[in-house]
Amino acid sequence: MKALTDLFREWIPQQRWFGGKGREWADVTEDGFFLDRGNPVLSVHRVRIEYTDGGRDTYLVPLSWRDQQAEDLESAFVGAVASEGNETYAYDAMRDRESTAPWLIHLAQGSSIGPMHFSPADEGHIPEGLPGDIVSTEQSNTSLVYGQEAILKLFRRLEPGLNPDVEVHAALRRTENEHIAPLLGHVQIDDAAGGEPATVAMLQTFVANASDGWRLATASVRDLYAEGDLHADEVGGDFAADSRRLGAATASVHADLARVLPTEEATRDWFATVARQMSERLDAAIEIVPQLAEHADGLRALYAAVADSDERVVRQRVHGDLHLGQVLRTATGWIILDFEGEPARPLADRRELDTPLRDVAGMLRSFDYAARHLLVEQPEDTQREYRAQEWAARNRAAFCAGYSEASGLDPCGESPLLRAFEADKAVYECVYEARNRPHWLMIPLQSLSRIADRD
Ligand SMILES: Nc1ncnc2c1ncn2[C@@H]1O[C@H](COP(=O)(O)OP(=O)(O)O)[C@@H](O)[C@H]1O
Ligand SMILES: O=P(O)(O)O[C@H]1O[C@H](CO)[C@@H](O[C@H]2O[C@H](CO)[C@@H](O)[C@H](O)[C@H]2O)[C@H](O)[C@H]1O
Repeated sequence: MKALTDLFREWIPQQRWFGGKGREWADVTEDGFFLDRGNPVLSVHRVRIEYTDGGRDTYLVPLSWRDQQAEDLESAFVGAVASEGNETYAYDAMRDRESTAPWLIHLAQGSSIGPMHFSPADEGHIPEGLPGDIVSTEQSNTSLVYGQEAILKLFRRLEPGLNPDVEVHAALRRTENEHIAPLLGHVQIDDAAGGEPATVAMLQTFVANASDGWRLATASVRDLYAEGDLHADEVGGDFAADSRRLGAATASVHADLARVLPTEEATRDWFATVARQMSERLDAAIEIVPQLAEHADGLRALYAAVADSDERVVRQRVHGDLHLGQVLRTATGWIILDFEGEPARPLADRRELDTPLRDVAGMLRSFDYAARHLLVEQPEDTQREYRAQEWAARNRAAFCAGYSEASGLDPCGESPLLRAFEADKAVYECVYEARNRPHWLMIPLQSLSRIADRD
């Protein structure tokens, strides 16, 4: 019979949320505690992995336990373990509906169980008693939707400190901002990563009957491609009015973030540091995506212009990874989700003050992506390439116009900082695509030809 750590060695590397794929494990230890002793029993494990490359990670794994194998949970089966002379069967508790209620019950009660502390928000209804259904688009985290009322996001990899998603949502809760999904509570665990507490989960109001921006924007692009004779402003699926409202929603969230969280005028040193960081990120990215080398000179010149810039910029908390997949459109307007920042960056970096231009650049990149993703199948189609540029230009301009109307600031002028942020995001995307969707790598690479090699 296997020990629990042996099961984790086999099971964890196959999970979508495991970020250490391809790295060899030198050692693994775990400690667990019971979150619920009902039937099934629910336990939570901090799994500490040491890699042969010297790195280490701690992951959170909730398990549900049954005396007999459950046929309907086959895909959630983790393995069998000996317990007091019998076999017990461990399942991925996030996929075992009967084990999902305790999270909300403990949040509603504000419980502390072992090292885990549940904190309800001051306002809002926690629908305790309902079971949760796993969200199928699971990526680096695992989310459960409770009856279309609330969504619990479990942060799998534990990092010391308060997760920015919780921090930012808690701060925005103090405003009347209508473009976020209200925070209902969060969960922390002691001694998780490097001895410090870490955020384990966040509960938010579920935005029902909404469509995500990526799906809506790409439907609009498909309409344009299907109608050879009509231009972007003439087709039924024109997206520009939505882009404009999205710009206004982004400006409104930025304004409220600046109101309730610290701000600071950017110093000359900050410009120099940002330029250096972008150059370092480029150097590291070239190691992974050698095709980036041909744009290196153009990009370094752009980053040098940032280092010398005398723009006046106020730094504040921002979203950090804004793209069309992070926004939902309801019957009444846009909701912005997921203030975690770029998942690949350390948590401390993601909490630093930045400029709203970082988010504007992220969304401008996303319009480019939406316009160009169909070209991946037909890279030589020059007519479509032209239409893609037209769609991207129209929606980028509409987003910027909506942002300026709402804020009185034009975020999309001739700022080298904005262009550099777009380039930096495209460099990040090259690495992301090389690792996750290599056939999409051409999208950010082609954009870089335009951004880096322009004048
Ligand atoms: N408050 C919410 N209401 C409705 N859907 C949501 C909400 N929060 C997240 N989602 C959906 O859940 C999925 C994952 O959410 P996200 O926070 O982006 O997680 P990840 O960090 O894993 O990408 C997305 O498809 C998103 O549309
Ligand atoms: O949503 P996540 O926080 O997981 O963000 C990561 O994955 C995104 C892909 O889903 C990635 O975004 C890139 O692809 C999008 C289309 O799928 C596009 O709209 C974005 O502009 C592009 O950056 C994101 O960068 C990554 O952090």
